Amino acid sequence: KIKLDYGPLYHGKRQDPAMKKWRENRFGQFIHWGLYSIPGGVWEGKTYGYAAEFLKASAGISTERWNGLKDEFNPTEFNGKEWASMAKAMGAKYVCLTTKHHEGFCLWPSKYTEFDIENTPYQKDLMKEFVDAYSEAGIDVYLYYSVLDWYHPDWRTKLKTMDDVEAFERFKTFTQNQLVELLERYPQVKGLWFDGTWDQCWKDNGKFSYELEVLLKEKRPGLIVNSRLRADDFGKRHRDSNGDLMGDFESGYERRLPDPRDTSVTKNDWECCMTIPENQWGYHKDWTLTHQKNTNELLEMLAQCSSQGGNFLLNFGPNGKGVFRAEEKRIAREIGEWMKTNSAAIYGSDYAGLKKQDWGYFTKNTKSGEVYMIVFNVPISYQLRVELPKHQTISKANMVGIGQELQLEKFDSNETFVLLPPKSYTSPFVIRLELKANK
Ligand SMILES: C[C@@H]1N[C@@H](C#Cc2ccccc2)[C@H](O)[C@@H]1O
Repeated sequence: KIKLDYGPLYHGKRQDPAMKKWRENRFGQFIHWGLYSIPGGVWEGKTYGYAAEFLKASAGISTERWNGLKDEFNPTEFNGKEWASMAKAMGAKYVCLTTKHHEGFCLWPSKYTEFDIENTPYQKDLMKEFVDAYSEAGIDVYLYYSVLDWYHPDWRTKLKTMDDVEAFERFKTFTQNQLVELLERYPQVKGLWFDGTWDQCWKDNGKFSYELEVLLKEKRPGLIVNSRLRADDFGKRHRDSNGDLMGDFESGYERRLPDPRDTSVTKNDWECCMTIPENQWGYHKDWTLTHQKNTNELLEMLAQCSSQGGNFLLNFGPNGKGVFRAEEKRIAREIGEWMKTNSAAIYGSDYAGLKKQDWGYFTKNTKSGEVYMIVFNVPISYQLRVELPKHQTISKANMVGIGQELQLEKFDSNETFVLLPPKSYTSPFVIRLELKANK
């Protein structure tokens, strides 16, 4: 092992109540909301297909013109309670909102910059309404914070000169001040979701990122931070120079999932963050430009994450007025409908330790020990293969919801077919297995 002064604060999975709740949540709502939500990927009549939150770069907009958008930010239709109730109905157990994305605009009134909500026509502390509404709805609140800050004069991607080093020292102080400010202003917040830490400037500051994690966790015992916050002594990110995870959960799965048969991911807590279009985090006016994932696709991603001991953070991008688009509202409703019947296979679930089969995913409820089959692909044979350890056998299999008991056909030493009634299956369904020790 390489000796490190600035590696992980601990090894393995945290087992404190805050982290156990993070793990039980399994399903969260990501929200990207900022000045980029106003133009929505369209600038001077031209539509840009790249991610809408990068429109400044894709359309070559001057910093002055872009920053002028703050004088248009007036989300008069924002209603925190309505947002929270949509998330609740969808079945989200946590939410993560962009407090500041790469553009540097802050959705909260910050003492450390004038590029914030206070200096817009809206003026009010939108973040407080948001945090209060979601917390009151019983949804845990996490805050996304981009270290990368295009607005701040002391931001540097690389530290090439002494001036750069001095500027970045000021930037580090600014960053620390803003993060402490967020924790002090919004005491309900459970964790911080860092982004924009891929540049050399941050890789050169592993010590600072380590000390920042220590400081923030001292300030807020139980605080949860993602792996993107950290760099180690040698600039390695997410995982240190020994391959050990830094932060409390691995957050490199952005718009992608691990191989469903990869059991190595179960060794740490991890989360996949996902867009509904191919690559739009902020609101984009035209969703017809690329594939839009449908509800069954998204449910399968949620099921896969749970089956491999990970969380699924699904992104929504409200427009500049604070309104979600119709497609997002429909998908939230449809996911919520499915969760009403099947959430026992998701909430509090983890890797079941069974061999992945083609028909779908196994999950295991960590409290009850119940094992679930989440079925997406019904085979032509209507036989769902289950391979169990030799000491176990299935005593019962029931369709969740309708409760129907399913026939079992045990064969070989440790394989069983769960037999489905031969009919058409048009949406994913869940089977609850009762296992018993083999005589
Ligand atoms: C969680 C996601 N990370 C952000 C990004 C990015 C990105 C995309 C391409 C190259 C470098 C960085 C997206 O804007 C969104 O916030």
